[in-house]
Amino acid sequence: MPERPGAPLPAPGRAPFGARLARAMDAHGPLCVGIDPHPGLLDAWGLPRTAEGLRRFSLTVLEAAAGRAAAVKPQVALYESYGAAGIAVLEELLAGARAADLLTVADAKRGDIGSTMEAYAAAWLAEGSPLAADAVTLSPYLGFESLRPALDLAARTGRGTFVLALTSNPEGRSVQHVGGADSVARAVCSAAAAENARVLGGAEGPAPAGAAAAGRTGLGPCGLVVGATVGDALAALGIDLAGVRGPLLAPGYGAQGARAEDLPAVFGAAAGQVLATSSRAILRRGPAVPALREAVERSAAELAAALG
Ligand SMILES: O=C(O)c1cc(=O)[nH]c(=O)n1[C@@H]1O[C@H](COP(=O)(O)O)[C@@H](O)[C@H]1O
Repeated sequence: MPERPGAPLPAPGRAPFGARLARAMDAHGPLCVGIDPHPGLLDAWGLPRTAEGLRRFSLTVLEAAAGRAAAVKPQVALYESYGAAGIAVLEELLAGARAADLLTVADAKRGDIGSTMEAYAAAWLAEGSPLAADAVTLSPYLGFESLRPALDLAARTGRGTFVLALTSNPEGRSVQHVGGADSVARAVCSAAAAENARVLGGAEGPAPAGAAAAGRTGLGPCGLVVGATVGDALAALGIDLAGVRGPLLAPGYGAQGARAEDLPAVFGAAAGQVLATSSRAILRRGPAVPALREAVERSAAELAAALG
């Protein structure tokens, strides 16, 4: 059978990211536990601000999240700040999550000109890279197509990407919402929709308005980051996230103020695609594993109740 032009080859031996994420969300609820070892949290846990403190923090969160959350999301900058020793801890964490059957999202927010992007893609998504995660966060502000090496490698290896679209921080509006009906955010969402259509097959571009919710079935590898704090921005900017047919990583739930019960109104027909991520609100419950587990379970349960 002839291949669709430009269609990536299926990954040998690994189911597509969309299917793996849907299975994990169905099993554990739509919660991603953010692993953000802020120096202040290390202090609060009675751990030294060293690579060994970072390691004990990371492995404790992993122990609490395993079997109770769909994914974990280490914040890469908080490992990089310890240099090579911090990166070694991140590698150990990623390997431990793989062994515990927890999906990993490397929160690296990478984005660069295409030739350099190839190296970022190889670091975070290539088979055999010590830093390979199941998905990586990407910044599209050098142009969505500059992300092509990562988009292609993710699709080819059964991995995923989460591209910043509407971020959870208040400053994001000053770039992302500019242009009204032709906003930057809407262009990013349309490009992700086209990418998933290309990989999955089917019509290019977003589904027509009023299309049935994509839910968790048949999601493509190109996800988006859409903050749980964006209020009515999706409607105001005319963005149809269900038509993107990709997973939606939603930070802002927890420490930034968004509540589980707010999410259905923010995401509407795309609620089934949402993977909410929470870091500090859970991590502040440590260092005792039972208390962390209880926080993870409570968050996962309230998100499952709100989002289905
Ligand atoms: O890409 C992200 O993960 C991200 C995007 C965004 O729009 N807002 C946002 O807060 N994040 C990350 O999500 C985490 C949120 O942490 P908490 O506010 O402690 O739950 C941090 O690691 C942020 O870097």
